[in-house]
Amino acid sequence: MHSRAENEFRLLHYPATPVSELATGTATRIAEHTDFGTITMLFQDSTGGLQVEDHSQIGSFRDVESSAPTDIILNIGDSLQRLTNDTFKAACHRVTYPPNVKDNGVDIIPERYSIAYFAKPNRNASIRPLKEFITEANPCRYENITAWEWNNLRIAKLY
Ligand SMILES: O=C(O)CCC(=O)C(=O)O
Ligand SMILES: [Fe+2]
Repeated sequence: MHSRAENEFRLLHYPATPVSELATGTATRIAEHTDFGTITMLFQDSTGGLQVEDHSQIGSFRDVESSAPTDIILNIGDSLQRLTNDTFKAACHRVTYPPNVKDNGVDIIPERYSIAYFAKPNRNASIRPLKEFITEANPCRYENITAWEWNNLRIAKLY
C-alpha cells in the first residue's frame, strides 16, 4: 500500500508573530486539521505551540511539548482512520502560541521551524476499511475511494 513511496516532506517556517494577533485570531500559525495520509512524523523546534484535540473532549486542545528537538511526534491521519474503520482515530491538531506566553508578558512569539513527513498510501490504492476491521458491531463506515481521490477531496475543501 505504501510501496510507491508517494509521501510528502514539508519544511515549515512560521515567522515571529505578536501574541495579540494569535490570541484574537487575526493571525494563525496553522489552523486545526487532520492530515490526509496514514501516519505523519513531526519534528518541532523548542518554540512550542503544537496542540492536539482531546478525543474524549471534542473542542478541547492539549499542548504537545517535546522533551528534546530530536523527539518525533507521530500523528495518525485520515487514511489510517478509514482503513481501520475508526479503530484508530486521526489526530486533529493545530499550531498556536506556546503555553504560558500570556502569563509571561511575552509580546512577540519567536519564529518557529518544524518538519513534517507525511506517509501516504499509493495514490491508486483503495482506502476502504480493511475487512479485518469490519464486524457486525462495527459495520463498514466509509465508501470505497482511492488515496488520491481522498487527498484531492480534502484539498478542495481546504482551499
Ligand atoms: O508545524 C507543525 O508542528 C505542524 C505542521 C502540520 O500540522 C502540517 O503541516 O500538517
Ligand atoms: Fe498537520
